[in-house]
Amino acid sequence: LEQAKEKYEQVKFDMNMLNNMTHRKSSRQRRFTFSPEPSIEDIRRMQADFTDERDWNKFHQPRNLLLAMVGEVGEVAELFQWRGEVAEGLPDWTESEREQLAHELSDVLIYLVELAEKCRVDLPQAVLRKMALNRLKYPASKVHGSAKKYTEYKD
Ligand SMILES: Nc1ccn([C@H]2C[C@H](O)[C@@H](COP(=O)(O)OP(=O)(O)OP(=O)(O)O)O2)c(=O)n1
Repeated sequence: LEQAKEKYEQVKFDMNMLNNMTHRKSSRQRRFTFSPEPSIEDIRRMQADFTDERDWNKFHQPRNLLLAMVGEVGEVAELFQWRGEVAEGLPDWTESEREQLAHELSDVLIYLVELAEKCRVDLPQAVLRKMALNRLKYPASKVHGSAKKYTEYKD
């Protein structure tokens, strides 16, 4: 069953890659979007399987996951350190630097998702609720083009 699951994830991944390669336009031609898969729940489950298979749940308490996540955030910061401002799309970065960034951002996400799971936060739904609150706090009509914090608006 484990092998079948792994195979299934691999095939899904390969099909996605193939799809991307077939339909990819140059980044200048289209707006950037993510692939629809894997979902956050897919990521939660894959990391839960990874942790179970290694008997690592005993190390993955919320505080340890938080520290691990912050460590990975530090690794992301290292990639940007001393470069000055970096333009959208990272035009001056090499392929290998981009791949490194993809790895480190993924580490952050993986730990974030597992942290949310172990804290029993349903992350996809929590994000919807939080974004609804953000829209209420920062009505587009009121804050358009301004980056002031909500406490600085005096109506
Ligand atoms: N106890 C652990 C160790 C690792 N991982 C997984 C989640 C992360 O995605 C990745 C982190 O691995 P490392 O701790 O080896 O960190 P890096 O991959 O960043 O390696 P390095 O620190 O050498 O850059 O592996 C995990 O879930 N639990």
